[in-house]
This record gives sequence, C-alpha cells and structure tokens, in this order.
Amino acid sequence: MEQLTVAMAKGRTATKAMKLFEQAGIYFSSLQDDSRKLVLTDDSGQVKLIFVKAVDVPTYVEKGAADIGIIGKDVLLEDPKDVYEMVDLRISACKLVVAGFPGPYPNTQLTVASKYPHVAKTFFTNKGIRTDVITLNGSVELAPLIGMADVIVDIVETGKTLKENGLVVLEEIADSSARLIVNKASFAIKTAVIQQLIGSVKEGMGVST
Ligand SMILES: Nc1ncnc2c1ncn2[C@@H]1O[C@H](COP(=O)(O)OP(=O)(O)OP(=O)(O)O)[C@@H](O)[C@H]1O
Ligand SMILES: O=P(O)(O)OC[C@H]1O[C@H](OP(=O)(O)OP(=O)(O)O)[C@H](O)[C@@H]1O
Repeated sequence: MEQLTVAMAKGRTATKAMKLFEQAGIYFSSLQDDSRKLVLTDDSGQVKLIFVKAVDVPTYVEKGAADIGIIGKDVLLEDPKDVYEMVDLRISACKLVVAGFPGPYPNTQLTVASKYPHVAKTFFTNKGIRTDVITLNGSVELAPLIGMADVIVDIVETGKTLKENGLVVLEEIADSSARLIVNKASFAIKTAVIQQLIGSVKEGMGVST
C-alpha cells in the first residue's frame, strides 16, 4: 500500500478512532499514553497519522496535506469544505441544539452565544429571527447564566453540562458524529488504497461495504 496521511484531533474522538483502526487491522503500537507526538506511523508503515486541532482537520484534507480526515459532522456543518464525506464512523455522537433557560425565547431579536456561529446564524435566519451571534470557544453554557446571551447553540451528548447549569434543550438542530473525509485529488489518484482502507474500517465496524 502506498502511504496515506490521516489527520485527526487528539482527545475524545482520537481514542475511539484508534479503536476503529485496530478493528480494521491498522495498529499503532508505538503510541504511548500521554504522548506529545504529533506524527505516528502504523506498524506496516503505510498509514501516517497527524494530530491537528479539530477545527483544522477539514482544512488539512481540503488542501491535500492529509489524504483522509476524521472529524465531527458539527465541524463540517459550521465550516463546509470541498472534500468527500465518505463514512459515518458512528463515534462521538452528539446533537447540535439550541439551549437556554426553560420557556420560550424572544422570537424577533435574539442574542446567541456559540462555538458554531454559522450554524446558529443560519438556523435562526431560516426562522425569520434576527440574531446577534457572540462567538465563544468554550464554556458556552455560561453565557445565559451571566446574561450575555438569551440562548446558546452547542453540542449536547449526555445533557450533564446543561443540567448542572440549569439549562435545557429548547430545539434540536442536527445530529452529529465523526465522519471520515477524503481529499478529492487523493481519491482520484489513490482510489484503490483509499477504498481498501475504507473497506477495512467499515468491515471492522460491522458495516457491509
Ligand atoms: N460531549 C461530547 N460528546 C460527544 N462528542 C463530542 C462532545 N464534545 C465534542 N464532541 C465531538 O468531538 C469533537 C471534538 O471535540 P473536543 O471537545 O474533543 O475538541 P475541541 O473542544 O473542538 O478542541 P480542543 O479540545 O482542542 O479545544 C467535536 O467537534 C464533536 O464532534
Ligand atoms: O452533554 P454533555 O455530555 O455534558 O456534553 C456537552 C459538552 O461537551 C462539550 O464541551 P467540552 O467538553 O468540549 O468543553 P468546552 O466547554 O471547553 O468546549 C460541549 O460544548 C458541551 O459543553
């Protein structure tokens, strides 16, 4: 197999993605817990893994710095890129939602805090609601508590963060889970190896190819 470069973020998705690779027969035995390495090669020397910031994964793939990327659908919805989205890996499942204090929210002019400003703006614009979107990079649940925003648009998995902060889901926007994305030129040039890797991953997941 010619070498394929795969980009993903460290953290919650990487752990599950590494398990998917193992199930596909792709092993990274050199990986050590708490390693700070940013580049890893699998035991066969055919798959090179690069660890990048989550929001940058689609950029690495679109630009061809990586042939393949593993990234949440939430990130792709926020910042669509010119890549092929080929497999729903069914890991890191969560929902993009509107959340806030229980009860109706203002329906003409709304202040929204979010890590997903594009998703938030589009969702409310389609409902005819004008929004002032405040972009935050984390702890978004704080915004309604301190009166900085009427509602938030964020991802929810267990609902624990919302609950512990007295907030509830007001509306669901979209489901998210990690996707395997592919650079368009890579797919044209390395079709067989990419299809082989995707086939192995799907087989490991128990999905018919
Ligand atoms: N609570 C969650 N449950 C399930 N999946 C989640 C959850 N939070 C995030 N994700 C998924 O994992 C992806 C990466 O999120 P994560 O919180 O690990 O990184 P980040 O906050 O974007 O980046 P960083 O930790 O580097 O600041 C998200 O884009 C989303 O698809
Ligand atoms: O429904 P839950 O299971 O509670 O998960 C949802 C939380 O997880 C994510 O935050 P993350 O842990 O990435 O922290 P952040 O606030 O720094 O983005 C997300 O932004 C929510 O805050």
